[in-house]
Amino acid sequence: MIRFEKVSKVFRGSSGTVKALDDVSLWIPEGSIYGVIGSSGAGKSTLIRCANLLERPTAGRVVVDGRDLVQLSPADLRNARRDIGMIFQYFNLLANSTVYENIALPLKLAGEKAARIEETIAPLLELVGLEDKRDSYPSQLSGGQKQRVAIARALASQPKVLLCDEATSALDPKTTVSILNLLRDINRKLGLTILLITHEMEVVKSICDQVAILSDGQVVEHNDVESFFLNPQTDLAREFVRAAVHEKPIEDLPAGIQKEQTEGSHPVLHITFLGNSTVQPLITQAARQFNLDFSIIQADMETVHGKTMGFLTVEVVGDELNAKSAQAFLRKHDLQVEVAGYVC
Ligand SMILES: Nc1ncnc2c1ncn2[C@@H]1O[C@H](COP(=O)(O)OP(=O)(O)OP(=O)(O)O)[C@@H](O)[C@H]1O
Repeated sequence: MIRFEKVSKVFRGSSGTVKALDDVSLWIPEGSIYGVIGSSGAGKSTLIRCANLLERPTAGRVVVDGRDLVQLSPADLRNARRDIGMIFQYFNLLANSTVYENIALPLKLAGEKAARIEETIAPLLELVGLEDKRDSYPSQLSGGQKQRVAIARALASQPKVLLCDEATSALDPKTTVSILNLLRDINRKLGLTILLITHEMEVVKSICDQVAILSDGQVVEHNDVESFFLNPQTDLAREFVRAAVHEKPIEDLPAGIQKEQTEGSHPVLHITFLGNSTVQPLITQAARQFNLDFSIIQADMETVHGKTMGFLTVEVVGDELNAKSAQAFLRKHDLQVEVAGYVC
């Protein structure tokens, strides 16, 4: 539905040039929720603003629903943008307009008649759960309610794509969950494709189907969310996953764990697995079969993309060769096993 093809964006200013996006290629499938994550300055805002040409790429193509936005005339671009809704971190509502008037704005601008506007907005107010707030002003609403108004406004022109620019970053955790549930609901009910940028892995974990990491304007990794959590490929992805599952990096674990193997040291393993029913028997079996002791250093269970995933860090005490065989045994049973370090 959205395709970034070799997109670059260079900002030129008095203090020099910044390459905010560097040859970014991504494909966001129709009907999916796609998250782009990255640290501050990675290029996330620039990327999402390129998806509706609020920012024009310096090079590359941005194809939305089959049309390369970069090539469109101003009139065709205005038309194409009706298919692309957008919501923002700070909601961007008109303070002097009611909830109804805010949602009606894109329809009014498109010249729709009052009766048609009413017909469109009534179900939208219901969808976002704000039927009783239609005559309230933004100042009378909570942050979550304001974001609901912004979502309804974005949906008023029945877009095919919704862009979410840090849409939950200004909200408390409980309100964040309710807005994420609403986005998931809309995605399912309307088949809307959602591209979101966020620095919160919580958002990726709970609603995204796929995820990409940006760093210094480049895509360093992209994958479906389960694989991303189970088997991150890059150090940066590992860092994001560890933070999301509250797994301490090896350097922050109790003293004595080191990166290098030394004479007589035992391996410390990070074990990641899907589901929770099989892991206990597998570890017990590995311990018995290879005559090892597994002692748990840290453990966490998380729901990722609706599935339970486990994250364990264990010390394996026993014969070195047996410890290697146990790792192979666990891998054979679909557990992700990585040697995190060694302890004496
Ligand atoms: N209009 C601009 N003019 C000059 N440089 C810009 C402009 N917009 C962004 N940049 C620079 O481009 C780089 C990427 O910025 P961008 O806002 O896309 O990152 P981000 O990942 O969204 O960061 P954050 O999470 O802090 O919002 C940064 O170095 C930023 O300073």
